Amino acid sequence: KMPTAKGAVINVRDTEEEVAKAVAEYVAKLSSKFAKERCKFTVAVAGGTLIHTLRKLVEEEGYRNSVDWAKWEVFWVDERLVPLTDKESNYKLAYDGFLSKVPIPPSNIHPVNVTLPADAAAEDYQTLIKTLVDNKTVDFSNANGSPKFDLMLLGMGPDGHVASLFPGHPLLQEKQRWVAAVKDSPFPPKERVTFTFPVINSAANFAFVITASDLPEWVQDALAEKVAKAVNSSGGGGGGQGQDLLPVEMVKPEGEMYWFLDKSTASRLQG
Ligand SMILES: O=C1O[C@H](COP(=O)(O)O)[C@@H](O)[C@H](O)[C@H]1O
Repeated sequence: KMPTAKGAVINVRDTEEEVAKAVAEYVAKLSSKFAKERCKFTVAVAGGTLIHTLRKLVEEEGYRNSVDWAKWEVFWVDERLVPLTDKESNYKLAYDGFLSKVPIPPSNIHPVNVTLPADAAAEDYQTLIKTLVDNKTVDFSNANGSPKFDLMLLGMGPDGHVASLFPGHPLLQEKQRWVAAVKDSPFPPKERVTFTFPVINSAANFAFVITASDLPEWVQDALAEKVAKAVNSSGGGGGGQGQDLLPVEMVKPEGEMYWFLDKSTASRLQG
């Protein structure tokens, strides 16, 4: 484990399998801490490769039986505006790979209402989160009044995008809204709903999970280049200073930040 310039911790494992084990251990520890302290564990997840890497939590009996799943409240950092049954849906990915295999009460699982048009879906999700902040299910940041999720788990695209916040997009500068619609995603599907930086950067615990060993060389190189930029960046985060920063460089959570990387990514960082 190495600390970075931003005070984050880089956790490197030899293989994707080992990363998956390390992530499971990290999530289980936080689950137990927050279940004790808050009687809740609010987790916001992205889609993508991250979900496959979460599999050890449900595959290994030790975790499946010991984690207090009833305390979990699950949210999406971003969602694609497709039916929840569509293979492009981040909800479906998480449900099939993870949520359907553990006893989280269905009422604690909070998908985006994808039957609404994009702007209305974003507003609806923000209203839901506001209700859950008001009833203390979701904590809030004293610094800016944004919701403060106990844990956020994200991946990163090879262009440096995080959640559905893409390089150069005006939403990178959003300061007021917690949830916003994206109608021009450079990757399909075009329409999405995403948390904004005020929420992402209020997380109590934040982890990037990036495993690239099975991906083409150029993707591995692109991912490593963006990770290096982000871990070496000494600031400019805080949700939007600096017009030319990549989204991944703008992640600067209030709480602890971890990078879980496999060796194929980490070995490229030194070069
Ligand atoms: O489009 C998206 O991409 C990112 C990154 O995905 P990955 O497969 O490259 O890890 C993902 O975090 C986000 O949730 C998703 O909507």
